[in-house]
Amino acid sequence: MTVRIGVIGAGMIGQYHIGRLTGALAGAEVTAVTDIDPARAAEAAALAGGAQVLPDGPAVVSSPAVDAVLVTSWGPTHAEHVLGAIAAGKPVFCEKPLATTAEDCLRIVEAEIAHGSRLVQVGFMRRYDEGYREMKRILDADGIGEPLMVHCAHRNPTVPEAYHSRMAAQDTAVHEIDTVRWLLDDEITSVQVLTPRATRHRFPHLTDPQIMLFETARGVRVDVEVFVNCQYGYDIQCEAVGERGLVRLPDPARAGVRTAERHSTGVPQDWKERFGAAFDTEFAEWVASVARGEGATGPSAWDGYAATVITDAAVEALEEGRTVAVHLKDRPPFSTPGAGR
Ligand SMILES: NC(=O)c1ccc[n+]([C@@H]2O[C@H](COP(=O)([O-])OP(=O)(O)OC[C@H]3O[C@@H](n4cnc5c(N)ncnc54)[C@H](O)[C@@H]3O)[C@@H](O)[C@H]2O)c1
Ligand SMILES: O[C@H]1[C@H](O)[C@@H](O)[C@H](O)[C@@H](O)[C@H]1O
Repeated sequence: MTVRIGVIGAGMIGQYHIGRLTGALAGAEVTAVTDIDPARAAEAAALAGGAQVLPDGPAVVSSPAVDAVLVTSWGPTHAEHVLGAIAAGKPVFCEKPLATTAEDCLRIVEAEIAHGSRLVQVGFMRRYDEGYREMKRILDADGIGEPLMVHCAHRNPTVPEAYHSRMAAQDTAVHEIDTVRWLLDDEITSVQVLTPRATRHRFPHLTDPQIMLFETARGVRVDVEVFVNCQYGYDIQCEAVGERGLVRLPDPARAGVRTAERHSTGVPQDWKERFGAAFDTEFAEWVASVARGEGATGPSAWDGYAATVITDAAVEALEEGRTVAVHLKDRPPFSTPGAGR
């Protein structure tokens, strides 16, 4: 079966995903697109090899030529499109964030429960990265004993002026928040944010770097350095330390160069380069689950809700300069855990 996909939001990542759904990936076809910017919609339709351009999100969701929906519009619009897809009983892949408020995330969780089976998947692509998956297998197999600490770094070379201090949690550390919950199969219960001396290579309104300190229900301590103007590259580090050893995320494989008395390897320069293969796997698995009639098997609406509540707590911790407790509702029974658990 070829899964016919309708895309809402044909900007940067929308077109990036249309490229993989139309090109390398078997079993999928992009049949409809919409964007509030007609030029982008037309561009994306051409990229998809002649998809239909529809006037808006509801038209995509209700189109008889669409089996499943991909939401890649701006974050604040995600909830309405995801809720629309659930109401139509169609599987929906939503780029992070699931929604920008905890209330909207809960409305989605509840709508999916009322539907009776999983339809929603959230785009936390790191769960599909081979290095993180290897870490997860080792942790699940008790390879390092009980985890005690996790050290993470999330570095971007630079960010545009529009990037503001809250985005360090909402846009950037949100990946570590999801990954750590998944890796440890544990829940984050509090967060504190420290602000070291600021880099001179930033726009003045931005607090950069930030160090986020999380605690989990089982008492694991997680530190995340978010440094989005590090200059030298896109660098993602993660190391879990347990009672008997540690497991560390491998750097992407790169040729080592030895010359002029130096040994060097390249550093990726952006997230597309670093996580391109993870995105491919993420979409291959999503399309396969939709084709099997399973709706979704990856990061769930509940994971999207948890991530939003925790990023809100991190923003509060930054702005109020104190440790903030994370209060999640009780987890509903059917929203099964995400990929690899
Ligand atoms: N997983 C990741 O690592 C990752 C990376 C980048 C972006 N994202 C997420 O993807 C989403 C899109 O980001 P982007 O960088 O592509 O942004 P973008 O601004 O390049 O594209 C968003 C597009 O959505 C369109 N749009 C906005 N509201 C719409 C609506 N209601 N209906 C139809 N079209 C609408 C805009 O016109 C724009 O073309 C964001 O939520 C972002 O957080 C995820
Ligand atoms: O939206 C992007 C994306 O999610 C990247 O993976 C992250 O490294 C950036 O900090 C963020 O701005």
